[in-house]
Amino acid sequence: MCGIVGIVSQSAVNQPIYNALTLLQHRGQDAAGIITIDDENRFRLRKSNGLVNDVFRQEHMLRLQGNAGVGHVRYPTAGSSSVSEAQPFYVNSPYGLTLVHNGNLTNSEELKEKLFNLARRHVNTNSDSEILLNILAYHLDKTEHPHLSAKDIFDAIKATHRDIEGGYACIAMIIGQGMVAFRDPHGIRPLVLGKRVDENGFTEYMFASESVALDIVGFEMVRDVLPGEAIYVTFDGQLFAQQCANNPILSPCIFEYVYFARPDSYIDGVSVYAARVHMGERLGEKIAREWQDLDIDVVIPIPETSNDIALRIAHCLNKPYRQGFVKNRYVGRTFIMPGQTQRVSAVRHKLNTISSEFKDKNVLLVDDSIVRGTTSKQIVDMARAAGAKKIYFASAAPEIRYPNVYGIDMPTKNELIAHGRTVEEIAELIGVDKLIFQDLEALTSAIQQENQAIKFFDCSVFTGEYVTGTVSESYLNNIALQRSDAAKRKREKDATNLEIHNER
Ligand SMILES: O=P(O)(O)OC[C@H]1O[C@H](OP(=O)(O)OP(=O)(O)O)[C@H](O)[C@@H]1O
Ligand SMILES: NC(=O)CC[C@H](N)C(=O)O
Ligand SMILES: [Mg+2]
Repeated sequence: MCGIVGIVSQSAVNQPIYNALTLLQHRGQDAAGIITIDDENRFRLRKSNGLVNDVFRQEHMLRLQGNAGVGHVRYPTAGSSSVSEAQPFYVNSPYGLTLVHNGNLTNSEELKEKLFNLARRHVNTNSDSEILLNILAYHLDKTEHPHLSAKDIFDAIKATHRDIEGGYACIAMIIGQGMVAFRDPHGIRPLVLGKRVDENGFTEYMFASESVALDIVGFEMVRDVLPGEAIYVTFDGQLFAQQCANNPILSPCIFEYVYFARPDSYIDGVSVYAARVHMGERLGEKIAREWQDLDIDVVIPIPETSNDIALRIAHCLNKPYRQGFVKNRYVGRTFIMPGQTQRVSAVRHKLNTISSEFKDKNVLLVDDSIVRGTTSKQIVDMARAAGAKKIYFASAAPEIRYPNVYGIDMPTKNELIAHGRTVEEIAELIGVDKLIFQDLEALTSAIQQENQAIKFFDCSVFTGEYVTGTVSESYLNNIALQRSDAAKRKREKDATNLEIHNER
């Protein structure tokens, strides 16, 4: 998952974009980038591997001049972690165009060919986002007048929707024209619009993956960008919005609510925090129903995403809630780290037990999800070492058995601990006495409780059904080969920085 942000203002945007990216850091820890347009209509770009804090030093911030800009934090789902594939990307023609993308395209190979055959456009990296940018450029190039109208922009986005498949929330910036944000026809990835009025009465606009970024930078939430919709803001502050897809159907990624988003964000009218509390309520009810005879002494969350869920479960079961694990605040999220070796060692560095909370107790450990089982296996060992008698485990998401192709790096079913296994087999593998998963219907209704208007979700990781309807078995086999942990290890070794000039 990546985080994206864009601001059109009358004053410098470097610091607000930087601040917003730090708020979106939980969506991508591999690389970060900002591009602005200075007062001579030149792009100013800084991107590199690392956390926001590490990528932008004072000299970079000083160079990122201008009143409009976009930013990105990356969690790769295509290509490698190489800095050459960090975002934003830009192309010189037409106009000077730059783009940031959250999501993943599922027809990149065909698009790459199309770009060459129809437009002699060369894509230099293995990033699907660079392809997306070139498709948009190709369609914008068809307009004949030097100044783009809102209609020209929307026509180009319509044509882009027709070409590309997959999940995408994007913000593009066109030199001399404006900024346009758009979301795929299913609204798989989130994107919100915010505004604020400056001291001269000028309305400034901001787009971001999550509303939390607006809050902190001082913009007020206006609304979500709708699935299939494009919102165009000119650099003199006029806003235009239009539906650009033929059959938009809101079907957001359910995993945003389970794990990805921050609890203080609102996505498609849903408070992520409230949705997680409802998940806890439903799972608590299931535990009370199905595990009547269990002797649970204490409920313990596996920090940090499951904290709100576990608290609610404890309340439902009328059992004490205890923070039995202490999180090292200097270690990031482990699930979105690029390799398994790194993920395994990070869990141990990240969490440590308070042994008095485990000693001689029957503990119910709660997590939002079990994906590869990296976290749960180690946590269970730690709980046993701290003296727990019996260990029960509850997951607020159902069994994750299928790959994700829309922006979460879960490309191979064989790396998923629940793939092809029963609950009992998973329990044995992670070493718990008993294991329980949320039912899918309970999970969807927990989210819908906050917004009944959402009728569908992308639940492909649980069901193997992909909302775009375009994901073939051969595509899945192909990404399994290209993006398995073993393949990635090899590629990362060979990953070359194609932008030597940008090394420092
Ligand atoms: O089964 P796994 O492959 O280990 O994946 C699932 C775990 O990874 C995530 O935690 P993460 O450490 O990324 O972030 P958090 O601190 O927000 O919970 C998630 O919350 C689970 O704890
Ligand atoms: N997680 C994402 O949104 C990834 C965006 C894009 N596919 C990349 O790999 O850079
Ligand atoms: Mg976690």
